[in-house]
Amino acid sequence: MKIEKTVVIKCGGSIINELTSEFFQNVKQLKESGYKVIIVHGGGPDIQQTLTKLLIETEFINGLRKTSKEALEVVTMVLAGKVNKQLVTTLQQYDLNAVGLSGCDGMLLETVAIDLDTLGYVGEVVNVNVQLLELLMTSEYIPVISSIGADKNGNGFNVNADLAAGAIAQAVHAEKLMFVTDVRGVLQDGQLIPQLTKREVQQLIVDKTIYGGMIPKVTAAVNALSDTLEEVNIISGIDGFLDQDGNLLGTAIKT
Ligand SMILES: Nc1ncnc2c1ncn2[C@@H]1O[C@H](COP(=O)(O)OP(=O)(O)O)[C@@H](O)[C@H]1O
Ligand SMILES: CC(=O)N[C@@H](CCC(=O)OP(=O)(O)O)C(=O)O
Repeated sequence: MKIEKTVVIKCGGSIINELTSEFFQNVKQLKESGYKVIIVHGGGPDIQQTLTKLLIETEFINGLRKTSKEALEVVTMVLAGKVNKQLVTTLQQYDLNAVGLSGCDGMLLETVAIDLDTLGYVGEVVNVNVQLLELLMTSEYIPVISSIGADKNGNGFNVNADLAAGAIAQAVHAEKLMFVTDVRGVLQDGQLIPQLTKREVQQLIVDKTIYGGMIPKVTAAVNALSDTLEEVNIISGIDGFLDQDGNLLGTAIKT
């Protein structure tokens, strides 16, 4: 039976160089059970390493990297080059057909500046070229998307990968959206919280249980919830993300 539903998997930079074979086997399992798969990736630590080598300083404002023209060149080089190609070749090693794309290709992620004065070339996605993704997925390819975008005036933008994944999941009416990261899910005092509502997420941000890089993840999760996307999952890239019955591990965020 062909399910033909779409799952968006966001791989965080925190874990992208350490994804285990369990992770790739689980992706294969989803594909074989009839899901169309889209992978979106970040690469924060890799970007930071290259910026540091090149002596380019950046700062984070509300979890977003303020991005000068010079920094944008590095972000583009690292995300659309190194990280994207590494992930594509690894997927192919596991017999998963993958095509690497950046948000600039085919105007996949049309983006506008959030606030040029405060954040520089940091963008938010205003349109997703769903047709291009469908074209690849109907031919059984997994699109692997790096989180940079473009506007129609020839400007490129740095897009937070969690927010890019959320926008893509909304645009394709995904049935599943998973944030793969370096922790088992949302933790409180070291314990995994298996389920969270929108309201509980807000409370955990206020009391600072959720902080830093987890904030854009849960924000993108809450914003992406819809009639077709009833839960969003935050999971680890280390142990695989499906249990023996094919259920998702980690934290499930629901309305
Ligand atoms: N309540 C929380 N539970 C788990 N991790 C949290 C929480 N609050 C903040 N974090 C931090 O969020 C990090 C994941 O975000 P980030 O480093 O941006 O990952 P990625 O590169 O995968 O997007 C964790 O490693 C942890 O340090
Ligand atoms: C605007 C902004 O902050 N962009 C991010 C893009 C990469 C990213 O989001 O990577 P992770 O998934 O590893 O966090 C950055 O420059 O680090």
